Amino acid sequence: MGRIAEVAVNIAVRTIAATFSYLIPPELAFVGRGWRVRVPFGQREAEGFVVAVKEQAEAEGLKPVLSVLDDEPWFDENMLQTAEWMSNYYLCPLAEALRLFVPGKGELKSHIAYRLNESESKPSSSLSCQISDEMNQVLNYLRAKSLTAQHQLVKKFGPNVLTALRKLERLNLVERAAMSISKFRPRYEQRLMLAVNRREAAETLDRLTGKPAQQRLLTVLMEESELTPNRLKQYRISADTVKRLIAAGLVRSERRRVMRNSYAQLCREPAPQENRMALTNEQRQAVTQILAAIASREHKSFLIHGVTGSGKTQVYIEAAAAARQQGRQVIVMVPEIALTGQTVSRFNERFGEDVVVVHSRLSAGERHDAWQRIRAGEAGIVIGARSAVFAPCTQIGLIILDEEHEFTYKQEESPRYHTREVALMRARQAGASVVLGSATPSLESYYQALAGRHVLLTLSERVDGRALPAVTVVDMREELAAGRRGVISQPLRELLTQTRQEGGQAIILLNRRGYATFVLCRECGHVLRCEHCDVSLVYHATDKTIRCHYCQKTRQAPSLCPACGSRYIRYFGTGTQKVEEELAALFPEARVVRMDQDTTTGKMAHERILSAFSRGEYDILLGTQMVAKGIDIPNVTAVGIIAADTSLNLPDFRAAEKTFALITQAAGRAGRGSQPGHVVVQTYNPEHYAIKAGAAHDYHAFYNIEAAYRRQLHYPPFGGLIKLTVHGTEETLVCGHAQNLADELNRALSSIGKTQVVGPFPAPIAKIEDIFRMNILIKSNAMAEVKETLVSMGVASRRDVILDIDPLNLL
Ligand SMILES: Nc1ncnc2c1ncn2[C@@H]1O[C@H](COP(=O)(O)OP(=O)(O)OP(=O)(O)O)[C@@H](O)[C@H]1O
Ligand SMILES: [Zn+2]
Ligand SMILES: [Zn+2]
Repeated sequence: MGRIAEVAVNIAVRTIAATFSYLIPPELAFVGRGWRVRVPFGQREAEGFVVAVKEQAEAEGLKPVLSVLDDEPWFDENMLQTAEWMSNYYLCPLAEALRLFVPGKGELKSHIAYRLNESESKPSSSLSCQISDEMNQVLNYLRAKSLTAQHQLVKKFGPNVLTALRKLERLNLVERAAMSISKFRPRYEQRLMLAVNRREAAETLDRLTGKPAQQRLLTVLMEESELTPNRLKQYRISADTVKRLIAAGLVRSERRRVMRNSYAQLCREPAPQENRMALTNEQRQAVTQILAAIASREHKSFLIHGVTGSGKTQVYIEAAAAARQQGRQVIVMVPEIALTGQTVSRFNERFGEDVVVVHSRLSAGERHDAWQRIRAGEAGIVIGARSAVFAPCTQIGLIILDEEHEFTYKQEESPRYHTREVALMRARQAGASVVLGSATPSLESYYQALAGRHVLLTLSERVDGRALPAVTVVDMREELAAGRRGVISQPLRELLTQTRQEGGQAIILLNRRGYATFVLCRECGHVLRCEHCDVSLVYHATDKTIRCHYCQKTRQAPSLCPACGSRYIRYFGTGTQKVEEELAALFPEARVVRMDQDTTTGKMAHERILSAFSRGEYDILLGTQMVAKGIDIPNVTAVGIIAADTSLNLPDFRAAEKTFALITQAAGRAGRGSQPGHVVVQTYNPEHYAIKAGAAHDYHAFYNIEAAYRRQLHYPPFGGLIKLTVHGTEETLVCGHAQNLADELNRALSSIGKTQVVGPFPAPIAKIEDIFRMNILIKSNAMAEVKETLVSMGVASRRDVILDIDPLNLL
């Protein structure tokens, strides 16, 4: 009889449900479901997550669990069940899903290490003649050091040591062992405090006359109870003084674990009650319903459809406050931390230190501390992008998804989950509420709301009765017919002139997707393309380089055409640079700031640009998609959208939805203050329903047309979708495999519900970094059965097939 732990080992595996059995030794008898453990794995040691414990008669030959990584289980039932659901739903390995709930990629870094083989006695004389000098040195070193990592031996003896080690291993003189090191190093700080009680300290003070520094230290400690060493200077106390008092038994020093909180400086005291704004009627109605759900402690989900500037954030804040009052934790999801500084600071203003922000730029240590604070319940409100949905909260009461339509909520590498679905599942299991919010809800969420699966809450008006901006649609074909070839149309030019006269600010959005940024030879028509990826190269005027935006390879722009040698090679700068030049020519005195991939590479670059713009240091903010999002600047009265329709041409059934959301969101940045807003939309497709509905702020018109198309073609939300990408380095092999797979799928799935296999066809970007890609789509109304079949066919664990369940992009 033995107690056996079923462990999901935190290493890269493709097999979905794979767990491994380990014996639980008596000293770890307390280990159960949810513990993080260290286990032997092959030649190494690895981190593992215990998902089950059972009694088993047959325990012969099982390796033991080595140790535990925490002093209590890391995962609670809610986290475990959410991960199990993800593994089933997205067909990803369980360990891969569980890993999302732990800070960093994992706690342990495993090394190969060596030690003396103690069971062998002294080398016999026959052996010793086989031992070289170098081998002897290694043996002596290991005798002194015991277990030593291989890389340390290499550092000490040079790379030849590997041969010596191999020989020693063959002679049974050393043995190979795994050595694992916890990657995380906690930070400690020293604290000084009294070692005696205050009365005794006070009595001692008199005896220390003539030793003013010692008196000072005692006095400070009597007043403040604790002192960090870096404050000693302030009181002119030397390290010697401290030593003396410690030796005298009057002061002691303690090492204390310090938590890193990089946003601490941003956190302010919560705003006083009287400064809070009165809610509008619609806001109050929304809040009332959400509060009732939170109070009931039963899972319920809400979709707030609130026009731009209707004050959704205030609703989130009131809901969060209610959950906190119950002592429950709140997760607030934002599409991108860098672009949502304003949301973060509003939560900080209200909740102060209770807020912890998680984002990808946290250092490993900061992230670790953040997650420890959350786990320990020291932080009640977690704000972050995708990964925040996995915050190890043990008391979840509410999950909020702001801008729920954003595509960034879908993880584009394995596991390819959608944050919204994970949030809904996690909340359901925790009896928590979910609030989704957007001015342009995703088709999926709105459909679910109409079907009664989310409660629909509508904020139909902007706060303070402000009007939505007036939108002018400009047909660029007419501009051309009128002989105007510039990027900036006549109406946009007039709007900018007027805005400048009135002292307002403007935002100009260039919809860059598909925009001409390539390099073309005017002599032979040759276009420079990346040799490794099937895309054209992009010219960057700032440093005169050409760059592949997929593999990031960069080189100097050639001055001669590589195809025909002509000098007439023409560079189209990245779209925004071109617009910038035109703005400079039209409005030489305007202060323009550009925000795009080129200008936002540095840390905090977004925040810097946005806050400078909101302080009025610039007149015009020009940029790509990122200027359309969530910005709330009262002085912005004009918005120009250039090339509004380029995203309509993407080979993707969601192109119209993307375009509609982009126009509505960008237009929504105008007129949020006391002055009304004006918007110019430039397009070659003024009749397209996405453009017309976007210009009219008419979500329902858009939804109705779009939903009808999707229903007809069985696209989501009216049917399930799976994308399979077959990839490899040999084009012909990839094609062959893809065709075979499609044939197999057709045979296996034909009898399941209404299921259709489409393809294979080359992915719209058929090659990335020399890897060829072919796509197959499965449309079905019986997804659960389709997935079961994919698992039993072994497709889910194939290394050359990427499975994307509910894909958001078909590229
Ligand atoms: N009840 C209220 N009274 C006065 N002002 C309010 C009220 N609620 C919100 N506001 C203000 O209205 C502005 C817009 O609010 P918020 O940014 O939350 O809108 P939103 O609905 O998230 O818009 P978007 O979807 O465009 O980002 C903010 O400046 C906010 O401070
Ligand atoms: Zn040429
Ligand atoms: Zn490339």
